Amino acid sequence: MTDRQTSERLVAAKALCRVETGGYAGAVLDQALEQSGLEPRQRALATRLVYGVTSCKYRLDEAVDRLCGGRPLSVQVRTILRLGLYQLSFCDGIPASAAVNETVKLAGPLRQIGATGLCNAVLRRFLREGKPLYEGEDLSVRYSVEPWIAKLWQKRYGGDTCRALLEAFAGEFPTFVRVNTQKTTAPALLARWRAAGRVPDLPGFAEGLFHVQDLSSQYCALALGAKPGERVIDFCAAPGGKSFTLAQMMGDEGELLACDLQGYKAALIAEGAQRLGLSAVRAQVHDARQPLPGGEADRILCDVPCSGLGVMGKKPDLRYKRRDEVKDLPSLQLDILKNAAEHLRVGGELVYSTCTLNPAENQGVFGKFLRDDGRFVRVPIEPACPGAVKEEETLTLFPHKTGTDGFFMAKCRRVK
Ligand SMILES: C[S@@+](CC[C@H](N)C(=O)[O-])C[C@H]1O[C@@H](n2cnc3c(N)ncnc32)[C@H](O)[C@@H]1O
Repeated sequence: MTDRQTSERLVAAKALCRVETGGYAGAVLDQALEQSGLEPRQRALATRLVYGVTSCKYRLDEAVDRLCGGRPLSVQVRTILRLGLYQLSFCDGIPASAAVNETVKLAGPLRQIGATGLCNAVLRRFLREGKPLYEGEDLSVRYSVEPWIAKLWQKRYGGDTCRALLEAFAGEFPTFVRVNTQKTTAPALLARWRAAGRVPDLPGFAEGLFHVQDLSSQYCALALGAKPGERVIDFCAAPGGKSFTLAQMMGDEGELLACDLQGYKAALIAEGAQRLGLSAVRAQVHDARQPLPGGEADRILCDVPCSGLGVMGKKPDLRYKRRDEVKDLPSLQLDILKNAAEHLRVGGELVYSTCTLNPAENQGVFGKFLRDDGRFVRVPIEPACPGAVKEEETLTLFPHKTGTDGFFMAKCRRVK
């Protein structure tokens, strides 16, 4: 029992150390779990620990540094302490003694045996003091995000919305799936889901009866209003969720060109389309900044690469995105949007979207595009996701209002 408890923590600890040296929590964890031989319940704890610790890293570190008097710590020791404090603060089902003992034991396999005493003393002191993790006014520490993100939201959305957003991103996000209406119906699929499990294990996944897609993305695909027989181009399509929903809206009739810059990502789209039985989807490797041969489209989706601040609830690494990593995105997004729009027929419609909450990448890019090119006019978005904030016909989805990921969508029609 004890060894098993240690081993799921060890998988989590090793994954967290790898994330510190430049991996994404989700990808690193998936790989670690695959090689681990852990049972489903152990995998669930390892997953909770990796996502949980990553989501509140700055808040945990505030306590780690206070309890250690600011002394320098190796990545491994810091990881052990973060893991211990996380369990003591958030895992009600784990007795404090197990949280401390099993976590301190990680020092051996992580080759930090000399730090066993320190880890033990710090975790026990935290327990003894009974002080909660940081609850002060520094939002970057309190909610574990890069300072520029909290400042941006405070400045652009106001203090109340900023705090509500950060609170929402500290909570749980539900997983939504989109039923493949070409193959089944929601009630029929629900009837097959007696017990929840990992998504690939859910009945109907292999048969292509659904794909995982947040409600925000489902509304985005619906916003484009694709119809059977049309020619639709999705310029930034991988892994393919919106293309799949669009193809279903088209009754799998017509042409849905699903492009992405990366070859392996285009392969993912093709694989998904095959699983879902959507023959209208044609995956293609293409740079959305370049002309695409093959004629004009009735509708175009530009779901551009973005800073992803709206999905930090599901991808906790995005909390630590640096400002310099995102500063050039608006110019890339505008290049993609301008080039994509050249492929739209007169009377055709285009949706521009991001999964971020950053006005420069959202209203900023879309507004500049419309100002620079008089052939396009704004169009209202139907159906609007309930709770979405409307501004000059664009929609911003704030998680605390919509219960979805954070998202932005805007629509225009080519009139000349
Ligand atoms: C937000 S994701 C798209 C998500 C997708 N629409 C979906 O619903 O599954 C953005 C995608 O744009 C791709 N991308 C980045 N730069 C690109 C470019 N210059 N041309 C085409 N695709 C690009 C990325 O590889 C990434 O898959």
